[in-house]
This record gives sequence, C-alpha cells and structure tokens, in this order.
Amino acid sequence: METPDNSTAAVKFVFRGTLVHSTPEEALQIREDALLGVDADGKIAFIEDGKKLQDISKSSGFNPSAITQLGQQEFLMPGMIDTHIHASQYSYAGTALDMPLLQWLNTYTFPVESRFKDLEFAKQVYTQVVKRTLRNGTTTACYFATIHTDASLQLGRIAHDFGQRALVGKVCMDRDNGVTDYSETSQESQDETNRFIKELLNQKYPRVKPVVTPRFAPSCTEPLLAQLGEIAKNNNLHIQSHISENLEEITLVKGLFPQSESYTDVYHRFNLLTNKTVMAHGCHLSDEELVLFRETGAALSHCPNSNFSLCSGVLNVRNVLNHNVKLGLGTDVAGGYSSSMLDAVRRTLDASKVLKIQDPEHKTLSFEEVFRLATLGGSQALSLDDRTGNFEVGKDFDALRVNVAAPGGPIDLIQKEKPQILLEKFLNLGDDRNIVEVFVAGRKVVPF
Ligand SMILES: O=c1[nH]c(=O)c2nc[nH]c2[nH]1
Ligand SMILES: [Zn+2]
Repeated sequence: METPDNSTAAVKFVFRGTLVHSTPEEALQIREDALLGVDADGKIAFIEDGKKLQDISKSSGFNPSAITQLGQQEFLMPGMIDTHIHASQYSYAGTALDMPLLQWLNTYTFPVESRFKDLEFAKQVYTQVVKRTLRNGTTTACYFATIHTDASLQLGRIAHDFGQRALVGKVCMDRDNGVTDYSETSQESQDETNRFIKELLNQKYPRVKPVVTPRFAPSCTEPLLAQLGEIAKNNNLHIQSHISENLEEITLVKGLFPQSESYTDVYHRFNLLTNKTVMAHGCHLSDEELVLFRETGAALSHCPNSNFSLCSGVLNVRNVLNHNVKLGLGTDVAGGYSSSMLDAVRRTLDASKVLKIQDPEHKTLSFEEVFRLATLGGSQALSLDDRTGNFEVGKDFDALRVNVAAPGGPIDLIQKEKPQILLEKFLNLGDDRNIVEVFVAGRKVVPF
C-alpha cells in the first residue's frame, strides 16, 4: 500500500475551481479548474491543475471527497490590503466631508480622536471597524489609532482576536494644535511609543505588529521626528505617515521646516523613509521627490476617496508607477467615507479617468492593474509580499471566496460569463454580499 508523502501530509483543506490573482508580470492571472491546498500552518501547500486530482490527493494525503468545489459564478481571489485607514475615525465615516484637510482635522478629527482615552468607547469603535473591514474583504489593514497607548493596544488585540492581519500605529503628535485634551509632550510621545511597541510585541501576536506613526510633519517637532526615526531603526519597524496631501499643508510644511528642500526631504532627514515606510496621499509630490521614494524603497498609499472628499488633489498613479515607486490603495477612513477596498478600487479608476479628461494623452489604469494595486501592490507597499498579496506556494492563504451571483446580492448575471468578466463585475458592482468567505492565514474569519 502507498503511504502519503510526509512533507505534504499536513494539507488541511483544498479548493477546486477558478483562481484569480496578480503577479509582478501579469496584472491578472486566471487559473480555471485549479486545485489549491492549504496546510495546517495556513500556508498554500500546492496549486495544481484540477485534472491532476488523483495524483495530488495521493501525494498530499487528502481525500478527494473532502474538496470544496467552487460554483460556476465563484472564484477565489487574494484578500485585499488597506494600506491606510484611521480606525479611530470610523465613528464619523460618511459625514464631515465639507472642509479641506487642515480645517477638517481641527473641527472634526482631533475632537473625536481625543475620546479614545475612554477605553470602552475605543473598544466599541475598534470592534466595529475590524468586523466591518473583514466583512468587506480587507484581510490586511495598516491602521492609525490615536495618541492613546492603551486604546491602541486594544486595537491590536481586537484585530488579533478577529484574525485580521494588521499594522497598528499609536499616533505621535507633539505640536500644539489648538485642541484642548488632544496633545502630548515630546517626552510623552517618545515614552509612550516605546511602551506601545514593547507591549504589543510582548503579546507575540503572529500577524499584528506595531508601526511607528508620526501623524504628519505639521504635527511633529524635529526632535520628535528624529527620535521616531531612531526608534523605527533600532526595532526594525514599519513607519507610516501622511505626505503632500493638499497645497495649504505643503505651504505650512515649508514654513515649519525651512531647512528642508521638500516635504519628502523632511522625512528623509530624520530617517523616516525606508523600505518599510508607507506614506499616504502624495498627490502633489514632484518627480524629484518620487525619485527619493524609489531610492529609499518607501511606498505610497493612494487614497482617492479621501482626495476627492476633502478636495485635496488627484494623484497621478501612472506617473508613480513609471517611477517604480511601490504603491497600494487605502480607504483613509474617515477622510475617505467608505471602509470598503472595493470603493478604493472604483475611486482609483475614477481618478485615473479624471486625469484622462484633463489630458487626452494620459494612459488610464485598467481594472486589472487596479486589482493588482488592491492586492499584490498593497502587500509590496507594506513589505509583506513574502507573506501575502497573491497565491504562491509558501505564502499564507489570505483569500476571499467570491460568489458574483450571491442570492440577494447586488449583481444580476444574465448569462454564463468568463472569469475576467466575473471579476470586473465584482470590482465595479459587488459588495460584502458577494464575499461569502474570508480567510487569513488559512483561518476562516468571515462569517464570524
Ligand atoms: O487624510 C488625513 N487624515 C488624517 O487624519 C490626517 N492627519 C494628518 N493628515 C491627515 N490626512
Ligand atoms: Zn490618513
């Protein structure tokens, strides 16, 4: 009698059906009638042709009858990666979109964020945002919390408990912003950042990590930026912030940092641009600044809903990609009003078309390219592409099971469609009703 090969004996479950994902070479790669096996560690054990079922089941030691067969209108795709979202702003998502950035921060954002010293309030909002984003298919989120260490730690715990992969940032801001009850001294900001990092790392959550988070240059003094650069370097941590979102902000930065050659140079001088840095927006960056991004390996998070909602600007994604700068998509809740990465996909396509309207020579993004930005691009922007972002043997199984014709869902299919059309319809018309299951590292995290 044949014995199963031990090296692949630990296959936990297998899907058979259509896979759609991206590679660096191909924005959309489709595999029909594929077999995808997931091992006990939640990693992709094999991806094979469905016709090889008998051979693979023998060599991998699983029973062919235990396979989950996907339906005609279903496919598996990689989980989506939100490279920039303020968990602490979720309570007012969908409102307060009537002002430009700096006024918006003082009027709406800082007063709401100051409420997160109340751990009960924090728990309520953070539980809702983690559940909502998971339901929307966000398997990895890069979160801003607030200045409050204990509430930020709680966000890390909630993401871990629900099984979301997350980077969590305790926000740092030591410049007076005129809002009582929402500021910290430089010393507090440093000490609390160190405590946050230590306590979060001590939890040993496998998929939730701290990210050093200067809010943006106008919120931070030079000594604090310098300290945060040191902390990130000494602990080999991710870094996130905002850059070049609107013109008034850029003028403010010029006045606050007269020694710096550009907004990008402010962060560069304090060692805050690394290959583990992700900066939100960048709508108004010059080509020279994009070169600095590429040279340092720093990434951009494109947040088009926010850029439209706060009338900040329109990022030229094509130009960023032509500069070989890593780029992912972000919802930027609550400057962006939607917590769904499907919305980020649609707004990215809209932004690209706005540029085309302004300049007929502009080469618009295809839906396949934007699909890649929402998945593989995000994982590259967060330097997590060795773990997630697409379907490769050895990567974690972070995936969405999508049913384009889900009963009661928003899409009517009139006829049998090819996988490429099914994906396009889902990206443009779908919502959480179409996302029937969500997996992170092989664990089914939706339905809860
Ligand atoms: O969109 C944004 N949201 C914020 O909370 C923020 N803070 C600084 N810059 C910001 N931009
Ligand atoms: Zn933001």
